[in-house]
Amino acid sequence: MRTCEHPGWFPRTIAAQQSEGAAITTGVGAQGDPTAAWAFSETFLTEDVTLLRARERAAQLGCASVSPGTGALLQVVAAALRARAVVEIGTGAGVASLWMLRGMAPDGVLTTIDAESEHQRAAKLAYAEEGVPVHRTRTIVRPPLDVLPRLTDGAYDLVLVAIDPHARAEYVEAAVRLLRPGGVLVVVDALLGGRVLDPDRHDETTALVRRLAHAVREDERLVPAMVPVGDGILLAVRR
Ligand SMILES: C[S@@+](CC[C@H](N)C(=O)[O-])C[C@H]1O[C@@H](n2cnc3c(N)ncnc32)[C@H](O)[C@@H]1O
Repeated sequence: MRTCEHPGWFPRTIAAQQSEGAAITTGVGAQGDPTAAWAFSETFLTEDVTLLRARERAAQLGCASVSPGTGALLQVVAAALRARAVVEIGTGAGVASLWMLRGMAPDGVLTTIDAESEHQRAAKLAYAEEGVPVHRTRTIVRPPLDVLPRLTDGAYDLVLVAIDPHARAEYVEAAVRLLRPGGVLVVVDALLGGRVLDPDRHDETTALVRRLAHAVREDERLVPAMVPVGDGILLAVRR
């Protein structure tokens, strides 16, 4: 089974998250020493039962999900774009999907790709519990690099890269091709929960993630920013 290792965000139980609610001064499960600002951003919006159930299914599958703060940001980006066409690379159990669907235009379609059929089944359950009409999601159980070349260039408002770091550079290149001008690329886990900032970390994964951040920053087709929410989000607008 593929796992998806966001090192910093640990899914909590529904009860734990609800009882924490908007407790803004406590850590919220991240490794290291999260600041109060970071903690506040993670609890600014409280997840409802549908999201929390999806998050629990992800945990049962051993699959990471975006943090609540990351989800909230994805929802905002989708809403700001009035997104009608979104691609998610790495479906997991559908937590990020739900956040994006909530922000997207009511007739917007999410194309979400994951090689694990068990994860896709969990995500479909989440969409059903949310009451998402079936025509609003296109779930594809294939390796993303088989699927992405078949999607239409310049046709997407938002592309989320939420998959293991090793092939991310290729996914990002595909995303840039798929995005319309003004469309937004989001890469989650872009700071590896803080490892990217640690000058003593020289392992291959950390080096790859650093190189990708560099490449996005230098890419003249993109307007980039790094946002310290969740495990770090690399955001970029397609010029
Ligand atoms: C971090 S999870 C996605 C989480 C989801 N975006 C969310 O926040 O709710 C990463 C997903 O990518 C999938 N995955 C990892 N490596 C993959 C690969 N090489 N090909 C296809 N899917 C892969 C895993 O099966 C897993 O479901």
